[in-house]
Amino acid sequence: MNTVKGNKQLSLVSLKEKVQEETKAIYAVEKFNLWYGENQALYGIDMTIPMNKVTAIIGPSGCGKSTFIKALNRMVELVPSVRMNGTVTYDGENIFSPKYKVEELRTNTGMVFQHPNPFPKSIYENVVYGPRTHGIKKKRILEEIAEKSLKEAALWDEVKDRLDENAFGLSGGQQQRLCIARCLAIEPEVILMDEPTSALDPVSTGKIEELVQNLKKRYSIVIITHNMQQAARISDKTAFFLDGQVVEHADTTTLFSHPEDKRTEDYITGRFG
Ligand SMILES: Nc1ncnc2c1ncn2[C@@H]1O[C@H](COP(=O)(O)OP(=O)(O)OP(=O)(O)O)[C@@H](O)[C@H]1O
Repeated sequence: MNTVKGNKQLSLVSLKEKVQEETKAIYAVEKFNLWYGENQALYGIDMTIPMNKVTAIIGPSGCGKSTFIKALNRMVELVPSVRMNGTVTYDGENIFSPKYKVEELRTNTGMVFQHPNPFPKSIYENVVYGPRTHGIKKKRILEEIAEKSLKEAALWDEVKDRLDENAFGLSGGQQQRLCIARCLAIEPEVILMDEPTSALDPVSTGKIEELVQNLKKRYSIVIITHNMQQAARISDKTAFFLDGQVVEHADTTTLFSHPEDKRTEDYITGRFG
């Protein structure tokens, strides 16, 4: 084969692979319905979550945002009255199939909540908690994990000299980054964030937003936010939920500049919610 032609074909193949990789979905949700007892909270959700991108979930209070992301790691099943149907595939496997290993899913999906929730332990012990429970005992390895995770969570420089101090001595913003470090220490593929900055001041919020931008190089991120500017600033895709349904799911720039649905437009321009 002519080398130039061969190289060209090769580069076309690798370009195609790159595009496929870039658009690969980590989750595919199809016809997903969920009830709490008699009350239906999610209706026919069809949505894919792209890999290594930030997906923002927006919508008024009670529209099902938290329920949706808690379905993605099956945490929602902890509520005894929950019933569901439809499918949610993670990396091509149906997470609700009886033989699916929920422990594996939980290891692959870290979660960060609205209010920072460190354990009443030292900064170091918070970060190594997950790896320890996964059986890692060697001090050197645990120390390496702690340093790496705290660096990735952009907290290392602020805490490296006080790792043995109680985590409650950190500011709210630092505690939230510690919770992110704790989640990174288990090496997840996905990070689910439920309004992670709503309890934080603007400076801490800015730090978390910057962190999210950096983390998406290695992780797929789903973030619930009530802050439209935040969704517009940090996400690649945005889904607008209303009354348990996905009204619109599109590239963030498109959704905010040219919403297709009148309800999306009304919500993002502050007419309700
Ligand atoms: N544990 C539960 N038991 C019964 N109903 C619930 C439970 N959790 C949520 N719901 C109901 O499901 C619906 C969706 O709630 P969800 O918390 O998912 O909404 P949300 O969009 O995240 O709201 P917010 O923005 O206020 O956090 C609501 O009607 C809520 O009352």
